[in-house]
Amino acid sequence: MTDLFEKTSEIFWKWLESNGATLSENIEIGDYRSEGAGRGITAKNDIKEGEILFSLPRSLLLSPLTSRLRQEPGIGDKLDNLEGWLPLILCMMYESQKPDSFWKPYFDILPKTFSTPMFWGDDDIKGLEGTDIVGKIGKSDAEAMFESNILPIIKSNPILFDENIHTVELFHICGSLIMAYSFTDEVATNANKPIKNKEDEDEDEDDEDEDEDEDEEGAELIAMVPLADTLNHKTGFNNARLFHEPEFLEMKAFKDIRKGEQIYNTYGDLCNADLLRKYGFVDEPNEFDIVEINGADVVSTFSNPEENEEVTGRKLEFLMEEGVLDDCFVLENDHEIPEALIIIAHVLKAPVAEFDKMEAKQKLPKAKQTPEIMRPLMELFERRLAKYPCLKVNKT
Ligand SMILES: C[S@@+](CC[C@H](N)C(=O)[O-])C[C@H]1O[C@@H](n2cnc3c(N)ncnc32)[C@H](O)[C@@H]1O
Repeated sequence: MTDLFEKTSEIFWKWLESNGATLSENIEIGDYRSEGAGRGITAKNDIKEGEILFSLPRSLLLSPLTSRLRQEPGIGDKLDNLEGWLPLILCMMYESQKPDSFWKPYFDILPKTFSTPMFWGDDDIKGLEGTDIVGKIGKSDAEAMFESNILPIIKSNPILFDENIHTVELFHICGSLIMAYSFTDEVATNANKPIKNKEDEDEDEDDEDEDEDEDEEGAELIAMVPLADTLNHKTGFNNARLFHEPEFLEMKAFKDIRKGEQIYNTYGDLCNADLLRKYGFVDEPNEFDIVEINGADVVSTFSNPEENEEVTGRKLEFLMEEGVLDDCFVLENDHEIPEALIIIAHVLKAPVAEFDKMEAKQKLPKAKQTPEIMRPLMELFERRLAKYPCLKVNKT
């Protein structure tokens, strides 16, 4: 007997086919619920490197450009005035509750509940103490955006929206779907390049050069991409990638894939804290796992409280100008100590006369690991480790 899970998958598959998608006979939707991973895409037969797994016309994408909400009188301008994810969230709130939405078969396979910390209770959140997740969940900021930007549109359009249906809870569901499922579609030019998933874009946010490039290349659009978002992620097992052409998007295998194997997209080179916060799962092992060390903790560990404040201020300015001081330092899985940490320690611990010379020559000291630096650094790492209440620090 087919259950609802299979039935909705079948209807979704037919919807894709009848709306212009080309789906390889070598793939199918797989049931990975027993692994806690919902649906995924499975190789039905052996697949060769370079093989096209599916192609999707742009009309299947759900975005503020394609949503039928845009065609409603007076709404286009409102969508254009919203920023970031908000236009897509509003479109998804509208489409997901519309019984005759074009994307209904798609919404029927999307989850309505999530295992991301955004939906955890306070007790469970306490279990995350020590990780870098807690400060990044952003639930109250999201709710403030709902109140100030979305709710007024909902209230002023009672024909399109119902305050009892289009609630802050639905807003969180749609935001979470965008977080875990959406893609950044570079609509303008960029044919033949892999579509960046949203993760890569987040990481690029600080990169001014890239921002300039993006301006030159045309606008990026955050969009829901049915089927492309059915692929799961497993660190180190990525075997397929989404490419965009001007008229369609294409998922291609970039490795041989054996019959029965799962086909994985990559959500980015993400540490477990980011996987959990954005996608609600972690990978073990995860070669991209990191620990973040707070920059302020580094400064307080190595600065001399008896030193003249003006000198300490000059040292910090020098370190910033030389580009070594940061808000946070990352310890990666190779357990290498970032050279910047050692350099900062040398500068902050340097006697004034020595620092004056560094400053005059604008030359940073070498990242030499001396006992005077390594001892307090190890203590700093132990204090960082102690922030995880579930771990005991081994002092041997
Ligand atoms: C882009 S969707 C992939 C399709 C999803 N499995 C579904 O059934 O709708 C991303 C979500 O899939 C799940 N997921 C992806 N990879 C996973 C993995 N390796 N382990 C557990 N869950 C995974 C997570 O819930 C994640 O938020």
